[in-house]
Amino acid sequence: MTSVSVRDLSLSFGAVTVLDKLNLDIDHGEFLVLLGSSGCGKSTLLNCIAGLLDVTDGQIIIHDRNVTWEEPKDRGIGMVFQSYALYPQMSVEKNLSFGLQVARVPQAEIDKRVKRAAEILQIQPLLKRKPSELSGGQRQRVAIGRALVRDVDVFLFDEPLSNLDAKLRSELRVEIKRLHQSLKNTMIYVTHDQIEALTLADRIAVMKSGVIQQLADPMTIYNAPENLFVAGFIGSPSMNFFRGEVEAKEGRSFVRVDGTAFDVTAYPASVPLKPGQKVVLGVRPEHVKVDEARTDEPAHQATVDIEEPMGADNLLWLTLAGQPMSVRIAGKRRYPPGSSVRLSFDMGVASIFDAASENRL
Ligand SMILES: Nc1ncnc2c1ncn2[C@@H]1O[C@H](COP(=O)(O)OP(=O)(O)OP(=O)(O)O)[C@@H](O)[C@H]1O
Repeated sequence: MTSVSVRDLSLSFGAVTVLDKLNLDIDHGEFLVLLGSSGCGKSTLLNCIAGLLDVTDGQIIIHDRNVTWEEPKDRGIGMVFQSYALYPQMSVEKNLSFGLQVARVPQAEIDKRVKRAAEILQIQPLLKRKPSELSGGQRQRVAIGRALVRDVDVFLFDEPLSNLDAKLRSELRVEIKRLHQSLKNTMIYVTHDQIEALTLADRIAVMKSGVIQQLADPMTIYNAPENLFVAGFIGSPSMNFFRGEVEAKEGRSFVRVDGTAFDVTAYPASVPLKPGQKVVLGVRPEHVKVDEARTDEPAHQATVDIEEPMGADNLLWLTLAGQPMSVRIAGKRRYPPGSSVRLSFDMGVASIFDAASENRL
């Protein structure tokens, strides 16, 4: 069942069109992440759904109700911002209950909801404190609590973890996931952080210049990016790209890059690769094997430029076919700079894009 439906949504600021006939359906109970770099329009889309921005054209439907021109408070949504937006002079308890008091919810019901939200978010000991007496993570918990007490079906999050340090960010990320698993309401979450997107989302909408580039579950986005932009945006370090030309020889297919021919016969292309076609071969760092190729397997000789041991993983930076690339191997396998290695590629899980259209083949 659809919870939120965005239909042909357009929004312009003066002469600048940020969203142009955008369509998006979000299922009931789904955790949808809007992911993209700064300025791609993800906050603008969220603010349109929230009712904080007037749309230029199109419709926002929430639970089968056209709310395009309704006030934010009447849309049945709760919103959590990056900046917390707490009332500094009020206690945590008052911050949680204030909106309900304004909406004339009976006091007994308010007490019940505040108690429940405080329990879920484990902020009971903080209820009497002022926001200035809280850490960033605690403030964001209160901000989430304020959305929670509204008892709404749809939560909107705008980069809620961006102001927190890395450790708190990962802790609160798990809590938001736990919250979604227990409440099962619809969540729409804006971020530019791919780890948040991959770990939290049921589906990710990757945006660029106001256009959704791919809408799919995290593993599909990671393993089968629809175009070069999505492939380069997701993954750290980035997917390795080799620009070259398709060649066919003795029943096998190759991508030739300068003097190097990559055997891509195992690549499961949706349409046959055409000899002479200009393509971009993409291989994730963990899909390259080091010194593991059988003697009959195609392999490439390279020299390690830089080694970045990261504990569980070891990241090697090398040069192949005249360009830098990264390879991720197990942390315990060490290759100091200058080491000579034999690289073999797992082409069954590679990506090949048409160089002109930049779409996946
Ligand atoms: N009030 C405004 N007037 C004019 N242009 C605006 C206004 N608000 C946003 N924009 C422009 O709209 C585009 C999308 O902005 P938006 O805030 O949605 O991006 P974003 O993807 O959320 O980026 P960020 O992560 O930096 O917040 C940007 O190019 C921005 O400059």
